[in-house]
Amino acid sequence: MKEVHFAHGRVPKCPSEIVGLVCEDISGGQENVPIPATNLVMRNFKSMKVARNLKLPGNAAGCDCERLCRDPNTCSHAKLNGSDFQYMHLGGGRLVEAKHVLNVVQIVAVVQSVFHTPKKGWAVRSWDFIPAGAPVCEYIGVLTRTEDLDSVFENNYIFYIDCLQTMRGLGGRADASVSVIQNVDKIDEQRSESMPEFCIDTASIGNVARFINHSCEPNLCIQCVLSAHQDIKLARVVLFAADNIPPLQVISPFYGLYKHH
Ligand SMILES: C[S@@+](CC[C@H](N)C(=O)[O-])C[C@H]1O[C@@H](n2cnc3c(N)ncnc32)[C@H](O)[C@@H]1O
Repeated sequence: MKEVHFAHGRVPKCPSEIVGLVCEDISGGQENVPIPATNLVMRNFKSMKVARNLKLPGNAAGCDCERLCRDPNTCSHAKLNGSDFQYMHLGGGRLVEAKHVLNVVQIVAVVQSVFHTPKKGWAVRSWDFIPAGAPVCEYIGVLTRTEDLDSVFENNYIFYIDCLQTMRGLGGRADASVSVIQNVDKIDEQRSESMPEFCIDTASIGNVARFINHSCEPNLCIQCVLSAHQDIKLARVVLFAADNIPPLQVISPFYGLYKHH
């Protein structure tokens, strides 16, 4: 799918024009369905971009497991998860292999379709069945300092990185007692009530995740993921199926607490 450059004000009929996704026209031939973003030069980005003034921590050492990580007592990745491979206690229990947790490249390939809704703008659904516990997509955008966000421009495409919040289950996570990261207790409780230091801005760069709407009855949960480094303030954010999701059901997480003004 080619990359499309937009002139300001030009409104594409379908976001697949810009993100290279399957798009269903269920608008009944409605013309000029607005794409609520500013000037976009956009394609379906596969990896996170990092704001110019931000430097990611150095690479974390890998574990010593051969091929698959199997033993939570010896695997250094699992030790970071409190000597447990991450487990979703849903749908009868589904083990998410440590490799999935730490290496988000292995997200299941489902056909995600972007479609326009009468009241919520664009939304996303899958043509395929998604089993509970499956990683669905990573939230891709520009990793940015929250304080660097433009306070004038109303941006509906910000995801604040708050691992504490997602761990506590506000993101729809079933078992908030699983301590994903060993040193989580060291983090000041207060901090989770203030604005997170970093966020993912998908206003100008993003993937399918930017079209996913909020729901108070989520079927996705938000999971912070560490792979190249171990700084949870800069964790990657992956959406997992919180339940078995039948084909064509809208996929949505509970967004979380923060609103950018
Ligand atoms: C990240 S965008 C999601 C995609 C968006 N619907 C679009 O058309 O591009 C977030 C914005 O979508 C809208 N939105 C998300 N969830 C919604 C919901 N449950 N009801 C109404 N609007 C919603 C709000 O405008 C929100 O600021």
